Amino acid sequence: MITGRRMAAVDENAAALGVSQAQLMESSGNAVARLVREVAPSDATVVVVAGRGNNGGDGFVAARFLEDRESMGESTIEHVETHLLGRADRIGTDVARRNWKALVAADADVHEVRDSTAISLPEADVIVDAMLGTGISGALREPAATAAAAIAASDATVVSVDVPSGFDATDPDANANPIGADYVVTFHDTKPGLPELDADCRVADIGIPAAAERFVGPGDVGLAQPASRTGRAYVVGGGPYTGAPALAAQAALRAGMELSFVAAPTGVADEIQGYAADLIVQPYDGDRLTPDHVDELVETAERYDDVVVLGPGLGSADESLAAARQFLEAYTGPAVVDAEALSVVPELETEATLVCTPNARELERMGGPAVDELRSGRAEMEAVTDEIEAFAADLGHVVLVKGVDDVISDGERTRIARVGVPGMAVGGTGDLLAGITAGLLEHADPFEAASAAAYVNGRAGEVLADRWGAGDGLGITASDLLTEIPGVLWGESDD
Ligand SMILES: NC(=O)C1=CN([C@@H]2O[C@H](COP(=O)(O)OP(=O)(O)OC[C@H]3O[C@@H](n4cnc5c(N)ncnc54)[C@H](O)[C@@H]3O)[C@@H](O)[C@H]2O)[C@H](O)CC1
Ligand SMILES: [K+]
Repeated sequence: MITGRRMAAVDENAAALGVSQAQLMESSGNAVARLVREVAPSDATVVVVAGRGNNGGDGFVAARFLEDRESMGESTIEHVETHLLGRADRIGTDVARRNWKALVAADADVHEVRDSTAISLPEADVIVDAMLGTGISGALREPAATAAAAIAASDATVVSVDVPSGFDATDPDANANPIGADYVVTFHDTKPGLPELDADCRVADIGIPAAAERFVGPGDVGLAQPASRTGRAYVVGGGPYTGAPALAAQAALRAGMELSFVAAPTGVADEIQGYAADLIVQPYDGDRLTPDHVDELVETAERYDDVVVLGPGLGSADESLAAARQFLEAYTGPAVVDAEALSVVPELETEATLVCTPNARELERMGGPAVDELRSGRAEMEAVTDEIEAFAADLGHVVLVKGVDDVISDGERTRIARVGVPGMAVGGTGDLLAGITAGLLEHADPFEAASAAAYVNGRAGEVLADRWGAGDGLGITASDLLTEIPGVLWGESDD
């Protein structure tokens, strides 16, 4: 089962892996044509009703496969015609447009429907409904609404492409079958709500590699990408160390947050502020976090709906860890937990939504599996990711394990971020990751935020090493990566 929203992301990941939209569309259209041949009566007339998006593009490909195959001795299709709802010059995607042009060039029977009142369906035995797929937003608008009513009223066998037009594969309240589909050829995996329809639904494999789902890619970034500059990061860290909270707080700004606060002991507040004018440092008494500070910190975080980053540079003094525990027991909002603070998460009673970002050593200290070297392609990787998934399920929080490759799991879904350069093993990159995760957590689901953050962080290293001609990036530092974050986050995905 996959939602329409996630499907679009997987599609984009597939393209990044070298399997183009055009290749997928070819498979989709072919699968539709096969089903039409299977269900069409002898000497059938097939009418393809297509929209201006990629769902329509699948319809054009299907029409091409159904055209004129008598010579192959397999066809019972007498006639195929394609009706495009709208003007050809308004087709919305390049790949759909190319397939339209290919139909025109092949002298296929094609029509542009410019006025919804002009929609009339000729005598059709089979109607291919390629008006709208996963790209729908809201209720059906004209001319699709009139066309849907006409299709529903016809006696023809209706074959819907991907989903019945009008069905919303992301919104469970809108998964109706207004078009009266008899058959649905859905792609890659079934969509929520399809099995409940009174229609024969078939899943067609269109050649999307499993890696497009397993590995985080640009499509996942599109899902988690902030659409506006809002949110406050609240980094509770610093004391024995000062660079870590400053890096995390700056990374949150680079990931779209409007303001970034650091709550830190007075003794180090000026030093942290000195690293970056963009931060707002809020000092508390003493030289490290203690339980005395917790009430006020929680109150601030709750009052301003902050996204908390707990841990960077906090150190491992007993009273700081006790304070971290008390903080998480009282806090009810979203938080990224990193570094020493991770050790308090197991057996914690909390209403907070946590993303835990351990490295291998911290994971083991949390009671998690020994992961040795996280690197996709290693024989052990499958078993290790299963163990991480089981650990996340047990913990009840999202876990992002940092390694050569990162593994992200919420106990049910598990993905691998296979990005980054060896030079990123330098200190501070984990603090960046915590800050990016916080930035994305403001808007996105925690698992999706953590997955995308791991990818963005690693990609930032790749982009920088590449631009500098620095090979494996052995000389880059975490500070260098900060300015690469926006380009990766907003510049490399389709959305
Ligand atoms: N990986 C895959 O599953 C593949 C899917 N393919 C097909 O592509 C569609 C999704 O295509 P997309 O271009 O994103 O969107 P649609 O064609 O579904 O719709 C866009 C189109 O519709 C207009 N529109 C949006 N909402 C409405 C509305 N409420 N009423 C009327 N019109 C609306 C919008 O303006 C656009 O013009 C997927 O379903 C598959 O069929 C690929 O071909 C193969 C890979
Ligand atoms: K459709």
